[in-house]
Amino acid sequence: MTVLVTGGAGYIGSHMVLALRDAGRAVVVLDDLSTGFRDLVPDGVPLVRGDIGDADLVAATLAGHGVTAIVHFAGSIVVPDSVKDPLGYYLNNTVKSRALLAAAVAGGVKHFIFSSTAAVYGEPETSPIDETAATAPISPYGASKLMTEWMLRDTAAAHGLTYAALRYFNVAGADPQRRAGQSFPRATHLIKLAAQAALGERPYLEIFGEDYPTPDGTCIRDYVHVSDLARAHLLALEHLEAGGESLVANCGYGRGYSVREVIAAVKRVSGIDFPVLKAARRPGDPAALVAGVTRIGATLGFRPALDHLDTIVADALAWEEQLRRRRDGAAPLAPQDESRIAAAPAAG
Ligand SMILES: NC(=O)c1ccc[n+]([C@@H]2O[C@H](COP(=O)([O-])OP(=O)(O)OC[C@H]3O[C@@H](n4cnc5c(N)ncnc54)[C@H](O)[C@@H]3O)[C@@H](O)[C@H]2O)c1
Ligand SMILES: O=c1ccn([C@@H]2O[C@H](COP(=O)(O)OP(=O)(O)O[C@H]3O[C@H](CO)[C@@H](O)[C@H](O)[C@H]3O)[C@@H](O)[C@H]2O)c(=O)[nH]1
Repeated sequence: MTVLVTGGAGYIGSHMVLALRDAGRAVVVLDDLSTGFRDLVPDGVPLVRGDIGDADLVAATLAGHGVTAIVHFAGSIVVPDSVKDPLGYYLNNTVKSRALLAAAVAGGVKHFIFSSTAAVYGEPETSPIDETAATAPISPYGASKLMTEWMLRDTAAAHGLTYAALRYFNVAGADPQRRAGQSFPRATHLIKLAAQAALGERPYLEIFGEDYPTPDGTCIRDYVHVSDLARAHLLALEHLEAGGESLVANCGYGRGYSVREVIAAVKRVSGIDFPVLKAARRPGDPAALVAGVTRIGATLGFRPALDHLDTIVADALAWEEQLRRRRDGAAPLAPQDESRIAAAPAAG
């Protein structure tokens, strides 16, 4: 009953490893450490360093650890990079997922959970978007993920494994116990960058476009706390293990915030003002992406526990501070004082 977490040394995967460990599950991580970090894998969890496309290594890992389920996070994630290097993205996200899936079938794995993305919807015509909306990705990244969803659907039908393809909206925040967080120095995500600006690690933050058809002209996104997201995966795993049907489900909160609202939250929670500059639109950014969340609630019984923008921002800020302390050799931050989360004013 061991769970293989691919990409378990990365941002979201490391939170899944913590959620599985906290639930008492046996875990093994497969990660090539291309954007992941060995120290995000907790002590006692085996880390196999290697490529998900390496069939022999995957077969040996599945057999050696008695793997019955795979949670597959490993992949390349930067949308503009996928436009510059589509073949690299199709290789890492699609071709290597195919290899992993083939190894899973050969190794008798029963359940497969896959990190999909809101990018499969492209420029949605409705908001919130539910899972029945047309999939029409506008980037190679989104297409590479949608093709993997299709491979999963067809492989599950042919070989009897069950799967969940979870379409994440904007993942942010960090483990409230300060054990993991977004650690990649060249990360491009708004809340991470704003937290760095608040802590003086970048001189300013840019707003990419203020002329969108939204109330304040900036893009709206549905920010989901990474620890809630990990819990949704655990529920998906339990659902499949209990004999539940395969599913495709959005992961978000069903509520969006604009770039300006996010910046205001980071300034409010940190108590620090920082320079904000106007910049041109970033190519490929839809005006609004908000998840329809009926399905994940109804199918998995998922109920968010950390769905306040200020909570997400507070945890992201604390993780940046934690990274700085590690760099400086200072004592780590204490785990989150939960009363502080409860006391944080709701954003908006
Ligand atoms: N971060 C988001 O907002 C977001 C949104 C939607 C979907 N996703 C998806 O979630 C997954 C995890 O994203 P993340 O934000 O944690 O990114 P991340 O870069 O922190 O994690 C990816 C991990 O996979 C590993 N990896 C990459 N290619 C590999 C390979 N070929 N073999 C073995 N290991 C490999 C990396 O070393 C890294 O540890 C990705 O599949 C991504 O597409 C992320
Ligand atoms: O310095 C910055 C960084 C971002 N933004 C804006 O902030 C919003 C959010 O951007 P970002 O945090 O980079 O996330 P997205 O581009 O929305 O993409 C994330 O969310 C998608 C699903 O919604 C996933 O598919 C992607 O993998 C994931 O990176 C967008 O409008 C950006 O233009 C800025 O204005 N300034």
